[in-house]
Amino acid sequence: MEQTSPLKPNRRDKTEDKLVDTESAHREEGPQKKLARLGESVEATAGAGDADVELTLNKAYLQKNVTQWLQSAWAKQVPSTKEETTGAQIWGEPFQICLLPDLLERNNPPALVHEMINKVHWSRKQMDLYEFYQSTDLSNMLECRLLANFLQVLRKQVRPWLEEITNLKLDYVSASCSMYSCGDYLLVHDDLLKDRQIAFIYYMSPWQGVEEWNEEHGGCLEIFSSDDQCYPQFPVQRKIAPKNNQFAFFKVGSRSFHQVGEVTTYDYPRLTINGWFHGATNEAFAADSSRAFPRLSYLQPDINYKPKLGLLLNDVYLKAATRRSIQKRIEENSEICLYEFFKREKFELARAQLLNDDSLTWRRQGPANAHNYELMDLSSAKGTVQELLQLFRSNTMFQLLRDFTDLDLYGVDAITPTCSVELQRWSHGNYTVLGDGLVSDENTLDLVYYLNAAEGAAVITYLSPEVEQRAAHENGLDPVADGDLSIEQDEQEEEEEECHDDSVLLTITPVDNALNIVYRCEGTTKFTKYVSRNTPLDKGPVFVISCSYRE
Ligand SMILES: O=C(O)CCC(=O)C(=O)O
Ligand SMILES: [Fe+2]
Repeated sequence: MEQTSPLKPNRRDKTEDKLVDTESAHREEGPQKKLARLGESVEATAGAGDADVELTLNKAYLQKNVTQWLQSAWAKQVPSTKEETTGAQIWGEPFQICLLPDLLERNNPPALVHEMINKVHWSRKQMDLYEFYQSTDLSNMLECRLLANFLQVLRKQVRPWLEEITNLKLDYVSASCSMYSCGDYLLVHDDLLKDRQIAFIYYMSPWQGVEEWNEEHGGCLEIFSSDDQCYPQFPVQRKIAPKNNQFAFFKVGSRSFHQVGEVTTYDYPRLTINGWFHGATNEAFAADSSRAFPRLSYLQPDINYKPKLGLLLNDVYLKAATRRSIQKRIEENSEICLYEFFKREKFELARAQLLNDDSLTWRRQGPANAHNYELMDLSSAKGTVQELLQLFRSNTMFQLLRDFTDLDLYGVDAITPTCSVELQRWSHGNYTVLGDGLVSDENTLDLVYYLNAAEGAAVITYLSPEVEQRAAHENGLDPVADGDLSIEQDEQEEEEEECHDDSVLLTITPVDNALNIVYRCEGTTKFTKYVSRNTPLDKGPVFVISCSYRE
């Protein structure tokens, strides 16, 4: 097939628009409206509206013996230890993290939250890795007196104090406010970026009776352990629930994998001030950039299995005229969706089997920073499910796809045609993120076939190559650095928005018994969006047969 242009954006839907239009959609209404009620409740708290509230560090932390205790405990790297006067805690596993309850003097959080609700301009952050609201860097918030004050506390008091405790040289701090509403999350990442040395999070939840969050609220900081190659592993090792006025910090490194679990309460937003203390360029940073995700394995076509297409496919797709028009359409658009691809009864049998047959075996697919969904062990397949999977691997399928696309997948010109076939099971909390494993290093023909489809679950987005550039400053979600650097960052952010704008090539919307065919050029990447608990899955999980073919 003569085709050099990458996919064209020809099917735009709601999800895609949301992804592209990260800022504008939320600017008008913003979360402020919803928050007004909560704003009033904190205003009523003593001192919240008070013009002369001054933020101060809890004096207990500045006592010499407490600082020394923390310093020696941090150096020892013991599994767990607690300082009795302040309640400060250090966990050693799976990586060192320190929790400091009551960081500021008593009445500070309500006043801060009041300012966050009433004055901060929030922009919606939406990508493969996250969905939440973020502010600009605190150094750009001159109109927010208390947040500016908080930044001064971080710069003047916390920074030198953390230098003493951690024995690291910390040159400057960057910080912004984050707000997660119901359904928001931040998936597994390590925070590794250039000169970040210490990551910190300051939690605010000044709501009466909900100062500390529980399981039902979601939104925990979740910590992962990692294997010998520094890939984060399921299950989550430790959960740290948001707690009012608590400060958490950890050293950024090649094993500092963490995430923010999805917020599941509609009642309160998850509010934090978070960021990094920066110093020397992190040694692990260079190593990290060469750490690739595992790749799919490709197999040769199965020449022994000879399925009868007439028994499986909708008759319309067997006709020569249909094949010709499919080929024309793929040449023009690089993609097509073939509705009612299999005979309805075959589809129904396969779906029922996938939902009810307990003898099919599934395993979770990691590493956690790349993907989280279940894969069927193909050797456990039987009946109609097996029939469909064998079809996708068969030489007959390669021939059909040659007819659909004119690619050299079959016949004398097909030198080394190969394919990979997966059967995936998608439930709440599942995702894939952008990364090496899903960037094609050659032109590829992708097939995506849904069973038990549900709106908004297992939605696949294809992006053009330039989006990969985001990795440098995005993994970081770097809102900005300190002082002068903030101007440069603003420019960067604008570029990013522009880049997102034309980087979405295609969004595949799940439809039962529809076969999506996508021809993607080298460098094109894709991800399957996180399935939030707000997505109804009443009929059970969504199944996806995902295949890739190469000439
Ligand atoms: O809010 C948290 O608990 C963690 C936030 C985080 O990991 C980040 O923003 O990089
Ligand atoms: Fe982080």
